[in-house]
Amino acid sequence: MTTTGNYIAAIDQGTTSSRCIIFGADGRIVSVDQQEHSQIFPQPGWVEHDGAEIWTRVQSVIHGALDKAGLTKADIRAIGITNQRETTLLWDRHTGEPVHNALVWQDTRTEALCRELGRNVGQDRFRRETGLPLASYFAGPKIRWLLDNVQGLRERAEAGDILFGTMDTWVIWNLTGGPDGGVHVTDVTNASRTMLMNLHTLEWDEKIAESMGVPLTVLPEIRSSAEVYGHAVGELAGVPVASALGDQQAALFGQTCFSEGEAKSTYGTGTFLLLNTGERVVNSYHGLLTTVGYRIGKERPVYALEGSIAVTGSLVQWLRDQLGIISTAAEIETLASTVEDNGGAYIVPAFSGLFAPYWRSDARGVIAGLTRYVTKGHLARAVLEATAWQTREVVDAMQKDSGVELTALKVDGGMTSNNLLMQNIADVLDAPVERPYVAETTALGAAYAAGLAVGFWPDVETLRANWHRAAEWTPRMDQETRDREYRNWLKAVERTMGWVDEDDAPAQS
Ligand SMILES: Nc1ncnc2c1ncn2[C@@H]1O[C@H](COP(=O)(O)OP(=O)(O)O)[C@@H](O)[C@H]1O
Ligand SMILES: O=P(O)(O)OC[C@H](O)CO
Repeated sequence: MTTTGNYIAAIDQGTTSSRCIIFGADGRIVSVDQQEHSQIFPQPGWVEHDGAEIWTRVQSVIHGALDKAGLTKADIRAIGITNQRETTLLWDRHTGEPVHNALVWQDTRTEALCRELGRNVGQDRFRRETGLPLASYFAGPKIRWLLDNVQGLRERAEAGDILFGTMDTWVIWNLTGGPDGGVHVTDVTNASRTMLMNLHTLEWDEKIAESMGVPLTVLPEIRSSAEVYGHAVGELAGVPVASALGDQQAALFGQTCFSEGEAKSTYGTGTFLLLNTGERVVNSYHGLLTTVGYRIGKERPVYALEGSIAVTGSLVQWLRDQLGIISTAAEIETLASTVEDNGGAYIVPAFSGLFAPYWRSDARGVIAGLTRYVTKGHLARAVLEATAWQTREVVDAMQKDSGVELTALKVDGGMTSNNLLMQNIADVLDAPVERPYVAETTALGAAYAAGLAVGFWPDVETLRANWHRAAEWTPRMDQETRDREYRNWLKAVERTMGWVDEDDAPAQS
C-alpha cells in the first residue's frame, strides 16, 4: 500500500518523554506533541519504565500531533521511529503484556553480572565482536537479568512465547498490530547496543548470545534503518512504518553528518558525541564505543565512534530537584552568571559510575576543591563545566582513536539553550560550536530516514540543503587557563575512582 501525504511523522520515544513531531518536505516542524512517563526507582541505582504506559503515551502523542496540525492519516506519507537506546523490555507475544518493567539504560543492577561475564568469558571477546565494553549500560546483560530473576521466564522464552525489544521494537510491534500480526524487528543501530550483534556481519552472534545466556528465540529480526517494516494499524492505519534509529544515531542523521569525519553532540539527560567513520569499523583504544551510525536500505552500513556521557542534563536536574538550589533548569544560567568562575570547585557526576572514556562502575560522584569561599553560584558554574570537561575528554579520545581533528562541533538537545554552557564548551575544546535552526534533530533524523525509504526525499544531498546554522559560539579562553583548569578537572576525576568495593551492599552501588 502507498500513501501520498505531504508530511512525515516521527515518533521519538525518549528517556523522559515521548514525542510525535510532524515535518514538512523542507524539514521544518509542523506540529509537536509530547508526554512524560513515570521514572521508577525501586532501589538505588535501579531505573525502570512501564512499557504499557509508554505505548499509551506514544498513541496519545500521535493523536495530539495530528490534531494540532489539523491532519489525518491521509496526509502522512511515512512514520519514522527513534528511541532511547538499550532500555530493555520483554513481553508475552500472545497477550502483548510486558513481563516486567523495562530496565532503563541508566540502570546499574547488572554490574555484578558484567564482572562475572568479564571473568568467565573475557572483556576482549565482547569488545572485539560487538564494539562495546562490558558494562551494565547495554541490553544483553539486562535481558539475562530478567530471564534469571522473573520466575518461569526462561522456560517461557525458550518455548518461544516471549519477545525482547528495545523501545523501537516495542513501538513498531504495537504500531503494526501487536499480538495480531505486529512485526518483530529492530534496526542495526539499536541492535548494535545490545552486545549481542556482531558488528562486522550485522547479525546476532550466536556464540555471544550463548555466553550471555540469551536464547535466540526472543530476539527480533535485524533490518536496516530506512526501509518499510510494515504498515500501521489504529489512527495511522495503512501508513508505512519506514525507519528506526537509536536516538543518538538519529541525531547524527538529522544533523546531516553524512560524511566521514563529521560529528555531533547531543546535550540531554546524558550527552552523546558521535563521529561518522564511514565504512570503517574503528576499534577504540581510548574508551569509546564502536557502533553502527545508520544503514539506508541495502546500502553499505555507516559506522560511528561514540563517546557516551551518562550524566549532564540530569546533573542540572539534581541541582534543581535534590538540592533545590534552582527552581527551573534554565535558572542555572542566571545563577552561574553571578560569578566570574568556579571559585576552585569541580563536580564530577559519577552517579552511575563513569561512562566514556573510563567505563568505571566503581566510581561515584565528588565535589572537589571546596573552601568556605565557594557559593551557590560557583557550584552552578561547576555543574555546567562538568558537561564541558566531559565533552573535552571524549573529544580527546576521539582524536586519538580516529586521527580526526575536530574543526567544529554541531550540537543539539535541551542543554543547548544555555549560552554560558555552549560558550564554555567552545572554550574548553578550542573549537567553534554550532547549533542548527531545527533543534529537534533526533526526530528529524528519523523523519529523514523514513522519507528516504518511501521516496519522499530523493537522496541525502537534498537533506543537507535543509541544515541551517542558527547560532555559533567561538573560543575565547586563553591556552594557559584552559590547560590549568583541565588539569584540575582530571585531578577531580581521579578522586571518584574505586569508591564502590566489589562486596559493597547493592544499596550502595
Ligand atoms: N537552560 C538549560 N541549562 C542547562 N540544562 C538544561 C537547560 N534546559 C534544559 N536542560 C537540561 O536538558 C535536559 C533535557 O533535554 P532533552 O534534550 O529534552 O533531554 P532528553 O531527550 O534526554 O530527555 C534536562 O536534563 C535538563 O536539566
Ligand atoms: O532519551 P535520551 O535522549 O536520554 O537518550 C538516551 C540514550 O539513547 C541512551 O543511550
